[in-house]
Amino acid sequence: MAVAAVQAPDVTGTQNSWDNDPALTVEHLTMRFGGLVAINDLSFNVGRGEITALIGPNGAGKTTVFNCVTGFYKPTEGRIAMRHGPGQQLDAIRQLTAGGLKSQKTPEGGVFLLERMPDFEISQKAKVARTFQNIRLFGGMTVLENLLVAQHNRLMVASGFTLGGIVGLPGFRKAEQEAIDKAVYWLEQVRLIDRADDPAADLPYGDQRRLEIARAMCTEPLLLCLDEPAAGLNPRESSELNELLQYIRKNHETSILLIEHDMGVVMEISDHIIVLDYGVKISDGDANFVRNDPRVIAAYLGVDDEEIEEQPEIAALVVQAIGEEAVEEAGLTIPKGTVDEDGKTGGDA
Ligand SMILES: Nc1ncnc2c1ncn2[C@@H]1O[C@H](COP(=O)(O)OP(=O)(O)OP(=O)(O)O)[C@@H](O)[C@H]1O
Repeated sequence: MAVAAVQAPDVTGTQNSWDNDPALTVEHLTMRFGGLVAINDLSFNVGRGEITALIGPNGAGKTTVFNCVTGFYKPTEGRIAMRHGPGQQLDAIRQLTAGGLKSQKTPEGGVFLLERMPDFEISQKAKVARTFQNIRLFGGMTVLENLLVAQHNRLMVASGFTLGGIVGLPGFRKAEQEAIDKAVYWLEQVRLIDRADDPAADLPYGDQRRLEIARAMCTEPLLLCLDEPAAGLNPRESSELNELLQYIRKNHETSILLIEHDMGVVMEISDHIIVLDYGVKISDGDANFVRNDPRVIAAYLGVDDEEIEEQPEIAALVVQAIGEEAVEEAGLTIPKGTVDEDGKTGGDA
């Protein structure tokens, strides 16, 4: 699929931290599957060191965005720029775009155009890690082994691709000890150190979810993409997840991009929320802005103009939920006389 070039944005001087110092910039992203437009001209930023949530009703296109960012899909159009180091680094991104290149070191760190990179380079070089909606641990391996496997690449390099490992060179032994130390550190953070020697499949569901995050963190990502990490968790497990993500934000250089349906989790921990509906961005701001945005409320109620016209009781629900003024702002047309002052449907509507 052809990937159209896009101009670098000029968003310096905005008041949002995610615009001034983005770890990731998605610009004019479009993904088509045959005639279906799953993502349509989507642009947003993920702030450095922040938790950014991507939300929206089922089928809105959230997982497709993740698949484009992590290299599972090649976008039809658009640019996805990952930055190691602070600031916009616009010159470097312009040079890469113009030169048809994938990545470039910069005095600040480096920039990477993910839409041009294969998935293994996105994880190894651009330092983007992800978890999936359905858990993908190695169930037959122990909890500790799952975290060591995640560090396999670094250990392979340290072993000189096998030989050094077999003869036990000091460099390999040091790298091996560091890998174990890192695994133990993350097992402590996710409170699974007591289960280190148990098969991963034996863990309760919520523990497996946290182990997946620990495994991703063992690769030292600068961007961690989590696809519905709270799915299937009970309230206690959800709260442990919140704590873990907040711990990562506070103590590590990892920016987090999160798809989540659990609005309790999203509103409590997100610095920045982007809302998609039918592949289009309908809202973008902090939790307070998004939760009061009439377009978001309307999207979550799952209504459009046609339904409102055909089913006046839906109109009443929307007006009750967000008020008439907000309905107008959302661009929804409520037929006059459909709703009385109490938000009830009129008999002659
Ligand atoms: N590989 C594919 N081939 C064809 N259509 C696809 C493919 N992947 C996704 N789609 C379609 O793209 C649209 C967006 O799907 P996507 O899974 O990204 O939504 P989502 O917001 O993640 O939904 P959910 O919250 O239910 O997981 C849907 O209409 C889906 O059927």
